[in-house]
Amino acid sequence: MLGVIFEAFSKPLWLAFALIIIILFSWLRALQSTFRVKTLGARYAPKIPTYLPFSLEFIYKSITAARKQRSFDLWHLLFSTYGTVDSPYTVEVNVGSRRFILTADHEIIKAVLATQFSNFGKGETFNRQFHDFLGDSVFTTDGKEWHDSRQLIRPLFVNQRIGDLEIFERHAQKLLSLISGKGEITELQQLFYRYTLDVATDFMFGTTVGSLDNPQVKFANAISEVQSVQAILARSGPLYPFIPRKTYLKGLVIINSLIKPFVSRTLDLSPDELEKVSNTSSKEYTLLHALARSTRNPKKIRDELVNLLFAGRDTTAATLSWLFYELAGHPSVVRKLRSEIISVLGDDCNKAPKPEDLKKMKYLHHTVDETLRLYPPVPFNIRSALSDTMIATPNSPRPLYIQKGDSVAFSTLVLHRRADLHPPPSQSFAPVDQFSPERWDAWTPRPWTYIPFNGGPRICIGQQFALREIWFTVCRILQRFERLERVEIPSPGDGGGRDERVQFMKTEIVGTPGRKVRVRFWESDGACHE
Ligand code: HEM
Repeated sequence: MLGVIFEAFSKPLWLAFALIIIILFSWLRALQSTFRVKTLGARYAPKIPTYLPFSLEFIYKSITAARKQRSFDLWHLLFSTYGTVDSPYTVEVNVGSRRFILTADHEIIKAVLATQFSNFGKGETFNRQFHDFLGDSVFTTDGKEWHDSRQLIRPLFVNQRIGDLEIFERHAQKLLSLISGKGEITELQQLFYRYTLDVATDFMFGTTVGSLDNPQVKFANAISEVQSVQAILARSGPLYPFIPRKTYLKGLVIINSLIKPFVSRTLDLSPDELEKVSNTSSKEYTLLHALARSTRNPKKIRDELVNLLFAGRDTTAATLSWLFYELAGHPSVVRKLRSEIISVLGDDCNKAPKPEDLKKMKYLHHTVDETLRLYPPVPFNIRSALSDTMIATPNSPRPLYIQKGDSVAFSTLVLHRRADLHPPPSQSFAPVDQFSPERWDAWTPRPWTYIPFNGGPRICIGQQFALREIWFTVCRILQRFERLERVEIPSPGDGGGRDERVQFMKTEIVGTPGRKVRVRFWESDGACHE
């Protein structure tokens, strides 16, 4: 009987039928939601109007902005056009049956990440969209699976391990040898990506891929390509199946080939070897040991390794790149940093800083904080509502209603640059879009208005490791070089129509400088030479 019905309809008729069902489903869901909002005395966020089915014009705008690296501008435009007094930094749009809430409101972000944590998660869609790249691991899972992954990697980040700065010194010396100190141009961004890859593999796997010696160009290009397509996939809504992904899949093959030897090494660890390194604070204990103890599944091992490598490499390299981009344009900041470093360590640049030395360098901390404020390495993020929930905000008497399945996209980049959350510009407080470590001298951001590492139970587990790596690296570089100068060469065609000399943030998954970071360095008079 069913067979007869199936045959009676042609393919286009089935498609039309499916479309009607989807539209009906969206309509019923919206009706149910409106009813709930009314009975609960809650509210929606201001709506971004759309007219085409599935809000195709919004998807198009969003993908185009992502491709041209103008997502920040688009978000600003959406808030300034559709935001209201009640809800200046939260708006929403329906894409098919899915509702997206876009926010840069710290109260809403706080609820999503911390105070109402259990009501939100990465969700099934996020897991599905990122699955080929990041699999099932700490970044992409929720609930018990996420909790187990986090517990598994936690021992890597105990104080004893991240307090050991020897790893940084080993690779920083190599990095320094690749920077010419006689005023020639060094392209820093690719050096930092190689440096942080070597540090990350050494720290996590107990052995380095040595990319400073031998540039892993194929791997670097592969990860950039995968990220680039991944960012489009994440914004594609119902167009997801139609996004071309040939280069993405090719990139994944290259990433997997870099990871494969580490997966084999994990599986080869014998019970004896594991027994010998059972103390998690031992120097020899690595992520490979932690994984070998918990699973024999090569896919699970691959997923956790790729995640940590990705988390540990790109965010830190992007921060170092932005920091030196700014230092190279701010000689007074370089002078102040150097005088702080010399006051703590003396002028012997063979002397590597210890954790207690780094702790004393307040201006260095402020410089890094300012870089992470202006250029948060995770500029956009998303969570999915796991149950119906309401979030109260001070601007409105009625709470915002969020239905199970709705997505909340939030932007740390927009949040960090909101003028209304900062003191007004003055002698001691530069406008929010300017780089000024001095603003931190007498200012502490209000809770949840500065969150480069997020917050709540899923706060970045590598935060302390990353900060030490960045402080250490800046310190080592400025011990040797006293003068830096930014070099901006026109780079046609890569800036979404921007002035070819202007640097910009490429906001894919990690927010990194969109153009090369070219800097001339001059060694200090008493600089050490190998
Ligand atoms: C400046 C450097 C870094 C920044 C700004 C940063 C920022 C972040 C942010 C915003 C998240 C939350 C992502 C989300 O929930 O969607 C995160 C998560 C994470 N980060 Fe970092 N990160 C940095 C460096 C590192 C390093 C060096 C490592 C490891 C070596 C690391 C490991 C992780 C892990 C494992 C998570 C997932 C935590 C979880 O979901 O429970 N991060 N990071």
